[in-house]
Amino acid sequence: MTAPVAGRAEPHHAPEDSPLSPKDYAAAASARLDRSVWDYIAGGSGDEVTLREDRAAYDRYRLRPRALVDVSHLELGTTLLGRPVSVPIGIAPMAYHRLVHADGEIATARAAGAVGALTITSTFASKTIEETARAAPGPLWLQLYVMRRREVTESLVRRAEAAGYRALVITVDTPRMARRERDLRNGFSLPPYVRPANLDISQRAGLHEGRSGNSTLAEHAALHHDAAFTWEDLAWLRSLTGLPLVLKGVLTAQDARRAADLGVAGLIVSTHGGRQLDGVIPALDALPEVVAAVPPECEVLVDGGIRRGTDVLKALALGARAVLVGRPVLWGLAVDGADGVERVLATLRAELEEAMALTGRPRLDTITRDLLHPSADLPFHPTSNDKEMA
Ligand SMILES: Cc1cc2nc3c(=O)[nH]c(=O)nc-3n(C[C@H](O)[C@H](O)[C@H](O)COP(=O)(O)O)c2cc1C
Ligand SMILES: CC(C)CC(=O)C(=O)O
Repeated sequence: MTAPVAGRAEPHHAPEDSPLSPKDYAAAASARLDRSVWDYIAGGSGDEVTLREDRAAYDRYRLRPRALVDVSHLELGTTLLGRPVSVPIGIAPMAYHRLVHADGEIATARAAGAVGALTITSTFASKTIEETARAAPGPLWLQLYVMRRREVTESLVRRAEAAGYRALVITVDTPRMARRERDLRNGFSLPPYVRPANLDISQRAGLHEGRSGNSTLAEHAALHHDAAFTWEDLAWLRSLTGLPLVLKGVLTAQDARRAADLGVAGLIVSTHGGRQLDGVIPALDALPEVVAAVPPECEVLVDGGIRRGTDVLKALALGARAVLVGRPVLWGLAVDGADGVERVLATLRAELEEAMALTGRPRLDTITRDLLHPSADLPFHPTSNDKEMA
């Protein structure tokens, strides 16, 4: 275990000795973190309906294993936008990793590199684009919130290009930050040792002064995010860079088709982990219609609620090229720095291998939709839904 970061609360009780699953890491992290930091990470918006349903969507599918298949060799490697990765599991962009560990994004990226997984770094990273790139052998993409001051976004793009990032991920579900009542109740704001390392001083304005009774992060987003950014403005981003663009937060066939028509290279089907519009369709349920709407060269990823190797398998069976994992990464980081993140990712990989072996699917291209049986309480059959929406 690593030493706690400054300002972190003493554990309420001893963490479990050797966490095994992401769930164990959640318990150990919750024992170590300040309540307000835990709530910022764990929480969702509104009544947290989408937060719960993103997870529950996975439990509505049962698996149909095939027997007597040679599963003595399993292949988990694939490519993402033309770059090899060892696993179809990557790290979702999340703000401020230093909230839970002093090494922040450097530890996270290093752990992903050790597993051969993709890392997506947030605009609101608490370590710089450059230092994170130096730590990470694996592929890196940069997530962008488009800022009102376009020159700030442009400078992030230039820095990402120079540091060797391979794609830009534009988050499209956050023209403003949704109300998160846990943060409001806790009066959550960033502790002084956590800063958006990639923004200049003027872009940090508002981060530490709550005025309207909203969380300071939401106030900051209201001040700086460009809520007027539209499809037309994507052309501007396109013209800035040769890096492929990926849109994160697409949940409908209509938006997916429009993005593909504009030459977007990839989509991340996501509810932002239930942190933006509460009550939206769970990401897993939106996945089939998005996959059906775009040509095969547009790569579709999904995130939200993935906690087990069997969840990864289900997402791949519904057409995802890879999945992203959010909160479990921060739980691992909180408990044991880079080692904790590496173990969380390695556990998900081991569970995926086990699931592939036990369902008779030795390669990623053998993970197909016939692997899934919707359980009785599934509200609709996704196969018929995506035909309707496509
Ligand atoms: C603490 C936290 C911070 C996040 N920050 C960002 C962010 O800066 N940019 C972004 O696009 N998504 C952000 N997200 C959303 C994640 O990228 C991802 O969509 C979500 O966490 C996936 O769900 P999961 O946590 O259930 O795996 C954040 C999520 C969490 C939990
Ligand atoms: C600073 C925030 C905009 C980061 C975020 O996307 C989130 O907390 O979900």
